[in-house]
Amino acid sequence: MGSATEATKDISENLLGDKKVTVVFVLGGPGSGKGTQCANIVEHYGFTHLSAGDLLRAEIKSGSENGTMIQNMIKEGKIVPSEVTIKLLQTAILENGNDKFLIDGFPRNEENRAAFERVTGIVPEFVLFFDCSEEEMERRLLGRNQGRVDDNIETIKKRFKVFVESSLPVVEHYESLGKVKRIDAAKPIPEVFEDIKVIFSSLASKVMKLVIISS
Ligand SMILES: Nc1ncnc2c1ncn2[C@@H]1O[C@H](COP(=O)(O)OP(=O)(O)OP(=O)(O)O)[C@@H](O)[C@H]1O
Ligand SMILES: Nc1ccn([C@H]2C[C@H](O)[C@@H](COP(=O)(O)O)O2)c(=O)n1
Ligand SMILES: [Mg+2]
Repeated sequence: MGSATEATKDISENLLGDKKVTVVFVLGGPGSGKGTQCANIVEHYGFTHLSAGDLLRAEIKSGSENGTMIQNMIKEGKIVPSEVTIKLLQTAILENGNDKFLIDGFPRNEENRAAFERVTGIVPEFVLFFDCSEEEMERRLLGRNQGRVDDNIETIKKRFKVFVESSLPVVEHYESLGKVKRIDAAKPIPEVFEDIKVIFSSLASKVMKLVIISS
């Protein structure tokens, strides 16, 4: 891989073409339930779920030249350089026929946020933020049992630290823009989804009104 500047230039040359998309960023600590609830939102509201973590894990499996670097960073709970993750997100958006995306686990830090905005021009509709205590998230991660290399107590502690130091400031940034919809993610799964439904049903009726007005 070349320098960050070269890689960013490469992305910006492709951008998203003419594709117009609606994006919701889904943020929250490790184990707060983002992936679980994204599956529910996909089923009920027709969004496509793009998990940055899943895309990075697929990149490792594909045998890509960045695979070893990504694997090492995930094991250490560190955040992979933005140009790598943005390229994966950009390709996933362009290859998909849908125009509504839940981007889960991204932006994870200020570098992710600024680079994504710069190279794609996408401003999120809103940020769905999963609020949950570390104690509860730790319990969930240790019980997840999906064979993830980062679901061990040592890496979990590092991921919590990165979340507080690097990811929460991104949430605060969007909060200052009035774009954060905060969910109490400590509740049981069906109750969390009931709260999410209120938000997405209101988005769906807002879109319907716009369609009626413009037609
Ligand atoms: N509200 C909930 N109550 C109890 N368990 C939950 C809840 N939501 C999710 N879980 C469970 O917690 C674990 C972590 O959930 P999930 O994978 O959705 O979290 P995540 O936010 O995507 O985590 P990561 O950032 O590590 O990918 C899973 O085993 C899931 O079944
Ligand atoms: N924007 C991102 C998203 C994820 N990663 C890496 C680092 C995370 O600990 C790991 C797992 O992500 P998750 O599945 O928990 O969302 O993937 C990253 O570097 N940058
Ligand atoms: Mg997840």
